[in-house]
Order: sequence, then structure tokens, then C-alpha cells
Amino acid sequence: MKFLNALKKCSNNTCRVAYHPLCARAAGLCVELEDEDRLYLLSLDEDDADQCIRLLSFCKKHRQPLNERVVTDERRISPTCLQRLRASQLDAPSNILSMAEKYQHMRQTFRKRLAFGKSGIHGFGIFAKHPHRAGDMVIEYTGELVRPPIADRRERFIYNSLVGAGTYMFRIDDKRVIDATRAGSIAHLINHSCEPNCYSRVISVNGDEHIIIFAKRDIKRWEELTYDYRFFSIEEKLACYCGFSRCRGVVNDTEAEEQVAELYAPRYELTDWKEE
Ligand SMILES: C[S@@+](CC[C@H](N)C(=O)[O-])C[C@H]1O[C@@H](n2cnc3c(N)ncnc32)[C@H](O)[C@@H]1O
Repeated sequence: MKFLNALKKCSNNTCRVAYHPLCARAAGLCVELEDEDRLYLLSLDEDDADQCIRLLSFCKKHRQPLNERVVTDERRISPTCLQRLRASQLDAPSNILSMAEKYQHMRQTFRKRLAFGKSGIHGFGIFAKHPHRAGDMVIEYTGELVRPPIADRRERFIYNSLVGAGTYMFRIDDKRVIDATRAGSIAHLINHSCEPNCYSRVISVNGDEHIIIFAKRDIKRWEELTYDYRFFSIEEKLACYCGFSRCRGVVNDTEAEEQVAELYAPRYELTDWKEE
């Protein structure tokens, strides 16, 4: 109420125009929260702990066009506040509706949003430089598209000796594997977790298929990105170091493997079929 009763002065330092907020609002002069065009945020203190913000308003004469304001405001805003403002510019605009637009926005911003670094889980991992919201497209998994027999051969005979036990293969389905060992985006550095903050989906954009890593929940700044690899192998078990209380102990999709194992008979158990 105190704010409503006080006279408001134009935020231009050289201007002496003052107005009652309610009267000015009626005259179209003061800050209107609904109108982002006239809303400015200014941190009063450089200290991060001080979350106080001040609303600035301008008289009709000193209202600047929006594109000019961005420059002048950045000089006045504290680094902390500016960082937040810039982070929000990385959010997908709410008016983006189509999958194709979201995909384009994701491609244009992923370098600013993500970083790679030493992981607490394994080797290197990918970290969020900015917060992400549940459902956000995070990054595309790209690489060379190969058939499963080629991927298996490469893994078994070439890569295991070159890059250790790590695998940079993303199995789309029974017919297609993305090999990101020699080419591809930094998505291939995303580690596995049994309680992941991301998930992968194949989406279609203008007729082309893309493997996209989506945020499964809200992700905080500097959280490591993870998804469930659902690694499938009847013969091989890959120990998991995700560290979550509900860790399966292995990167393998144990449920799927058990189901297949019921149908699976080792070659030595097979007998020739003889017609009766
Ligand atoms: C696509 S790479 C991930 C990037 C890897 N950290 C690196 O530095 O190259 C996949 C490999 O990382 C390792 N890895 C990923 N998540 C893991 C986890 N939760 N536990 C153990 N090893 C993991 C496994 O060796 C796996 O084959």
C-alpha cells in the first residue's frame, strides 16, 4: 500500500516528472507489470544473497524503444542479475509450439547451456550450465548411422582396444545404431544413471528422425546430465557407479534381459529337429 500511495518519479536521472502510480497508470505513464515492455529489474546490491529488485518506470518522453533498452539496462544491472536475465533468454520462448521450432531452438542454444567436465560417475560427463525445465529438449545425440552387426564388430574388435571398455553406441532399434565414437555431438559423453534426470526419444522433424535427450525433471545449474542407457546384453554385465540408493548395480536393463533370457536357449542346448 505504501508503494501505491507514494509518488513515483521517472527513472531517467535528469527528468523531474513525478506521478501517482494509479493516476499515471490511467494516463499510461507508469510501470505496468503486465507490460514487459516497461518492466525493468535492477539488483540493489551486488551481493548474491540480496534478492531485492527495484522496478523502474519512465515517463512518456523517456520511454525508449525495447531494442535500445537492452543495451542501456545491461550496464545498470548487477552481474548476478544479468546472468539470470541472460539465462532466461535461453529458455524456449513460450510461443514456440511446434516440434520443429523447439528442435531449432535446442540446436541454437545447446553450446551455451551445456558443458563437459570430470564426472563423479565415470570419466567425463555433461553438465547443465543453466537450469532446465522438465520436458525441455536438451541435446541431440548424433553420430554415424550403422547397422547392429557393424556396431557390434566395431565395438568388439576396434573400440574396446582403442578407447577401453566405454561404448559410444546408441541403439535406436533392432536395425539402427548411432556410432558416436568418431563423429557426433557431446551428447555421447552423457553418463548412465539408474535415477536419471533425462531420457531419450526418437522424434521426427520435417520427415527426418532425430535422437533427442529430454529433461525428465527440472535440472539445476551444474547438475550432471544422465539418462538410463538400458544397456542390453545377455552375455555382458556393465557395473554401474551412478551412486543412487536405487541403483540396479549394473547399467544393463535387467528386466528386459530376464524376459529375453526366458526365451533364450544356449546353442549347446539345441538339438537337431527330426521329423517324426
Ligand atoms: C557414452 S560413454 C559416457 C562418457 C564417458 N564417461 C567417457 O568419459 O567417455 C559410455 C561409457 O561410460 C561408462 N559409464 C557411463 N555411465 C556409467 C555408470 N553409471 N557406471 C559406470 N560406467 C558408466 C561406461 O564405460 C560406458 O560404456
